[in-house]
Amino acid sequence: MPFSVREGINVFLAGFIPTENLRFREFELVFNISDAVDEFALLSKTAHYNYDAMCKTFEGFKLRIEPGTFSNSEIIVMLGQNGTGKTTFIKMLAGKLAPDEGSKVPELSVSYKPQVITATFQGTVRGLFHKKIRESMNSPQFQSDVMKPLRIEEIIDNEVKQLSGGELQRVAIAMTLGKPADIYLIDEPSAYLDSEQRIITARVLKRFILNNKKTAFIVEHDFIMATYLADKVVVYDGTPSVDCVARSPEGLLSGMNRFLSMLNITFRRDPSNFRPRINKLESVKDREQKQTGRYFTLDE
Ligand SMILES: Nc1ncnc2c1ncn2[C@@H]1O[C@H](COP(=O)(O)OP(=O)(O)OP(=O)(O)O)[C@@H](O)[C@H]1O
Repeated sequence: MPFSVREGINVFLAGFIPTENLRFREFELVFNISDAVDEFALLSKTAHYNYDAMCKTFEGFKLRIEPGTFSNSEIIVMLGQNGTGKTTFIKMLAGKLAPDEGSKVPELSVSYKPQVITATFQGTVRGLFHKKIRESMNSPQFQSDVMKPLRIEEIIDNEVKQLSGGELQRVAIAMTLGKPADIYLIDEPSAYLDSEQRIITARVLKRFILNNKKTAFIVEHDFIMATYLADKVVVYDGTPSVDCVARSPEGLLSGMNRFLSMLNITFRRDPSNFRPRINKLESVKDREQKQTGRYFTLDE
């Protein structure tokens, strides 16, 4: 039977329909942020990197990047509206786009998953992995941390060219993580994935980066996934498609507050599963939170 929107979403996340006493998933999907953070990883930020201010000018569009620092065991999420230059910045870090003269991209060993994935490989997923990430395929840790949760086994003998959008995305993510690098640049990992796969993928990315003491820059439009993943955020502001600035990486709370205040949106957390929920514009909570500058909260 239909539920109200709030109830329906919570029932879906709980994996259990109380009115029918029916469980349809063995585990609950929760958004408890602290759950994801491995305390040991927090103690092991040993590598520190920085980049200088950079600029990129296209005909009709200018992106200015403020200088920034980041370290290992850290995920930096790019937050900005369409056309603010998130992909442009990622491509510059990946060495695929040169900055304007006078600015310099740091030399980093990177593995890059583009936003748009094209399947050109002739053969099966197994063949592709064998060719590109053979060593990771032989690692039990990689198998249990990445391949198993992404359910690659189910599609390993399928032709790459015939994969669905979501299957191709899972293969691309596994391939990107399977390539040894210090910095992982991942453009829109949640595109084409259903909500359950998104949560699983977010967990895979978080665990991989923390356990292997790597760094990731991730472009993500799914707000729940972005808040789950981010240790830091880079906020983009300015006029989309014309003139934008990528701010220096900052903490999740202050970055989310800055981003949401630009959009005039406040969030609260659902008490049953910590799901971030948008407050109705001008509601009591919305007005209260705006008055105190709390557009986003980590409280659980
Ligand atoms: N090669 C290019 N030549 C000219 N303009 C470009 C080029 N690549 C990107 N742009 C322009 O730069 C701007 C920023 O594009 P970019 O793809 O970085 O945005 P984005 O923030 O990743 O957007 P989205 O959220 O829609 O993916 C856009 O206005 C785009 O048209």
